[in-house]
Amino acid sequence: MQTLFKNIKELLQVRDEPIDFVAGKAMAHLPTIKNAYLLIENGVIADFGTMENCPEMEVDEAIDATGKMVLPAWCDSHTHLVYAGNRESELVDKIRGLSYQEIAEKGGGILNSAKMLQNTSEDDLYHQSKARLEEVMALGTGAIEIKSGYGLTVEAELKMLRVIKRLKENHNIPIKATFLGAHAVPAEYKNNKEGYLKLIIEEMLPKVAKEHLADFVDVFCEAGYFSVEDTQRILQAANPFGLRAKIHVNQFTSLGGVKVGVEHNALSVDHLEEMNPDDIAVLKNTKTMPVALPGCSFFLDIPYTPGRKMIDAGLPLALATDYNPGSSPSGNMNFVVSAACIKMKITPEEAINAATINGAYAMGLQNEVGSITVGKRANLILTKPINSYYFIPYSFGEHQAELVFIGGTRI
Ligand SMILES: N=CN[C@@H](CCC(=O)O)C(=O)O
Ligand SMILES: [Zn+2]
Repeated sequence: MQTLFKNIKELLQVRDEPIDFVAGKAMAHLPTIKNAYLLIENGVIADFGTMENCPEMEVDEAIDATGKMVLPAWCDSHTHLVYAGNRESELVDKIRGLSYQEIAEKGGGILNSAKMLQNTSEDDLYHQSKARLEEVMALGTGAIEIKSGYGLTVEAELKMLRVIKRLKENHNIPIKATFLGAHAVPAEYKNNKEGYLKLIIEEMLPKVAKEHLADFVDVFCEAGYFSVEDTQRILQAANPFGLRAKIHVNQFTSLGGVKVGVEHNALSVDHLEEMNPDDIAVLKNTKTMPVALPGCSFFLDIPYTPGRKMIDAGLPLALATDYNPGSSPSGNMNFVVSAACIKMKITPEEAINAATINGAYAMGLQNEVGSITVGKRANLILTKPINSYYFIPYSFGEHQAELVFIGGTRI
């Protein structure tokens, strides 16, 4: 099967050679080709270039992209989209001034989602999650990470991870699964966190690994949740199972979790709303990707990750949605890209790099997606007619995807 896009106004994020990620000043450069063609063969990018060099060939499908742009589909490296029900009742509490922590203390929060999920069948959970996944794919997401962490019992954590596995089996989009047993201490362990840590380390992790249900391990390293020491223990315990870390750190407090992540060669450290100079310094010249989640800052009305400062300090940055029922009930990467530009003061070029190639790296998928490179999956957005790619972040609350292609097939 061959598809040829012709007369593309601008083909974005063109990388002749595969790269891992872009950092610092390089983030300001978004390589593009104007008046371009792009050839897809059997779901993979086969060729691209300027229209002058467009091959004359018979193809199964030719798409005239006059006035439109093509870019890699968004790479959303941090979501919790497998969850049961919603928590819209917390919205009014939030509007009335209750903080995330206060809502959790009065019976809302992660433990509330865990209760709902424990009482939801695997099948029902699958169907709720499938609908969310398909919705974000239609908005342009072409690779995604999904966490467990609303189970908090051995069985319910496994249920979540099996749902993620089933989503993978039934969708052609790359999905990475992350085990987040250490998302909150369940009520039964309120006075026995040590007991819950043991459950995670001695029961959950070996079972998750035995069933090959996770690619990564995560911990919510935060005051009132899991300490830096707890995080260290869990990352160490996950290491022999080959589960690399992607951790929640510095959402409300800078506790030292960034350093622990870097010391454990975490693939990413995520949130980072509260960053002190040491947190920035420790990330320099490492293989750990900092991930900002502007949807969470918007929804909880908390500070935005200091993305501008981090890029100016030479760091890379990835953007993700954090799609979850408590702190970011939206999986819309288009909004995330806009919010990052407006609130974090990063440029459209930086934001698009952060939401494509750097997001791919934050899932270990940089060789498969995230750029227009021969051999990568044809997971693409064809925009509506637009004047410049600035229109993508500019038109916040909208999306510019006319068509989305996953593995070369329009969805
Ligand atoms: N902060 C921890 N976990 C999620 C929120 C979970 C929830 O509130 O349900 C997050 O990344 O923001
Ligand atoms: Zn999260």
